[in-house]
Amino acid sequence: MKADQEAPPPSPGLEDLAIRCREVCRSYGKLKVLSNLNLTVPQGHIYGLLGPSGCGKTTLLKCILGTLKISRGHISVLGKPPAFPGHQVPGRMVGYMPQDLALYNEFSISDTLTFFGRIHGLSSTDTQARMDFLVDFLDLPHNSSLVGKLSGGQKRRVSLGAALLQNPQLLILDEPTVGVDPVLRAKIWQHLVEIVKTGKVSVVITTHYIEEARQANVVGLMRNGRMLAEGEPETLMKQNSATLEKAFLQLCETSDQVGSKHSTYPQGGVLESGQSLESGRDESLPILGAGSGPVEELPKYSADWKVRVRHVMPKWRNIAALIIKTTVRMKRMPGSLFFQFLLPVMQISLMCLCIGGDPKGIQVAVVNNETSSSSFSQSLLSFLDNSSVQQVNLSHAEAFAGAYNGEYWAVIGFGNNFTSYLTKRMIQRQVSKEVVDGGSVHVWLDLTNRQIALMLQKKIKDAFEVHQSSLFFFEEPIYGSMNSDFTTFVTPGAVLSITFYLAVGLTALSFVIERKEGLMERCWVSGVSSMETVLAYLISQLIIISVQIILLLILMLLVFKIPNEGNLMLVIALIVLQGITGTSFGLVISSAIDDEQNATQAALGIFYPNLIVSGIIWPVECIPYPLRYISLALPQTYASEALRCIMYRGWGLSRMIVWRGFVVTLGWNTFFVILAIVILKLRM
Ligand SMILES: Nc1ncnc2c1ncn2[C@@H]1O[C@H](COP(=O)(O)OP(=O)(O)OP(=O)(O)O)[C@@H](O)[C@H]1O
Repeated sequence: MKADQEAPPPSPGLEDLAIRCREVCRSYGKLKVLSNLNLTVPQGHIYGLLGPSGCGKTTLLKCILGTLKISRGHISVLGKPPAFPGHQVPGRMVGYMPQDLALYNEFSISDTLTFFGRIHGLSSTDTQARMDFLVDFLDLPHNSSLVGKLSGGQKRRVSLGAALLQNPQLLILDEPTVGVDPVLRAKIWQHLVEIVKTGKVSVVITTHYIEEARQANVVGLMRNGRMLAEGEPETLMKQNSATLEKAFLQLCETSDQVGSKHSTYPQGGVLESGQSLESGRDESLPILGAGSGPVEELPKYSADWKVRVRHVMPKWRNIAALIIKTTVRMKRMPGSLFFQFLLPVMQISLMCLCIGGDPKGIQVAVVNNETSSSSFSQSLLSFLDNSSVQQVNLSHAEAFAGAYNGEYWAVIGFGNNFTSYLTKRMIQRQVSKEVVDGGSVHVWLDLTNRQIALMLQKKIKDAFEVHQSSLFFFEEPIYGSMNSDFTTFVTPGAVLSITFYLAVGLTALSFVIERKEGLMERCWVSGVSSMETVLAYLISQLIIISVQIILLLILMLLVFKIPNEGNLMLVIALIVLQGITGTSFGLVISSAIDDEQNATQAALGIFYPNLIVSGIIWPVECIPYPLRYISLALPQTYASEALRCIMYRGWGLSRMIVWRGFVVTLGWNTFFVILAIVILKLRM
């Protein structure tokens, strides 16, 4: 007997329905997963959603919960569309057990339930009472046991406990009985049957154990994104077979026959929407069951502006719950925390030790043809800095052979009349070319290493100037010190980039993992918004970054004696802001990218170009023009300059260079935070 020949049962009013889906469509790219799907869950019923793997059950549940947007159709859950302002779906009214475990492994059972209790606004007494009941009912180990150390079945039971915690009006359970022993499975079903008896709780449950769904009040059989049949299990079995499984198989066959007729339908005779293949049957209607009923007028939903504003505003309760969660997790992972605190300290130590210092023990060959020990050449050579330059006296041939073999970085040569010619050059105004040549120090450099060559040039000139009073007298510097080296230049920028990129990497990685493991989705379903997630993350990172910076500054200022002439609070504020900007950027990457490998690649891919172009290792003034404009727009260029001016010139916020560094950092931070929230919202 065909369903469309039967008079449809009277359609229940919207207030009597827990869920109503009409003509729901949803695709992933080109893959159409839900196609004109109708589903009706009356209040106080258990709805068993059955169907083969990949038919779209989880997708449908996510659409019902509002974590996935539908492309067409209409869904109402407990009287309003999901995610409607002021409606607690997602939120406290719905308990969701996802297919993946979606539990924090570092949490104990008690931490897990307390966390969800906080988000749902339960008092600690209520949470404790529910916890005691659930631990006993679900036969869980002691509530101090760590989730990560539980067996697969125990973890699923904890996950179910988290869904049941706040006594929600609607329970959505995606395969809760997988890996659960038959005794406990029966107990879970018995509990579900009991809680729906009150008429105030409704349950949607998916299961692969088709026969257990006989205990449901209504069963929906899905296939290929469509509802094949919907009705009481007995009705479905009576009309088809003795078991629900056989009934399902038979319905699949019927559907295949209809489908094959559809595929052989003449090309010219395309079916109008809602027209049957042979007998006028509407494809969106189930083969059996109530279906959508007569065309209903959709109610108009509107919310007061105050409710809308309240809906958008972040709730401190949720932010606090998320921060406590991060703190508990960090406490349980001391190794990772230690690494996070120590890594910047190690990086800056290595940088101060290895970058910017003068080369030491550089061997140079000296060919001195003057023999007298009182010659100018001897006294000049005695002024050469011995710690940097090691002199080896050789003959002309040996010196050049050694230099060509790479043993010496330079050859320094003095002619045999060097002293007398040099004296002539100093006394007489005009001298011959021979005198100039003989009275000069001849230096042949290996210029393959520019830093070493530049150092040698400087040391030789310095020795001459010490010996022969210089024409120039360099007064006390206006800013900085005579001893400042490359380390002094590079440190402020390096500190900013280390803080920034550490925050980017760690944020991107942990955020992506939380998303991938379904933890974030579970929090969303519990009523946590994207903005709350981002804000909580930024606040938690602020604590880590502050500790990192205190350690960094102690090391930099006290151990490596990097000078600081400016206000230490300004220095700290700018570095903290850069760390927070890095966190926000990490959030952007992880909101847009789904797996940790791609997120790490993105973070690494941006690291080097940014480091090079931001004027951190080499002055911006050396960057060619079109690139310099890009450099100035980057988050660390003005900030590094500002930090150098605070630390080395002692400037404050009254100087444009300093406040510009803060403004640019804040601007980037705001942009990244907004972008992360928008991407997270769009990708839900
Ligand atoms: N994020 C995604 N991107 C692209 N395709 C997806 C995504 N999630 C699911 N799909 C595809 O959508 C289809 C339906 O998946 P869904 O998880 O809803 O099925 P299901 O009925 O719940 O399966 P199972 O019983 O095995 O959990 C599958 O073909 C799946 O490959």
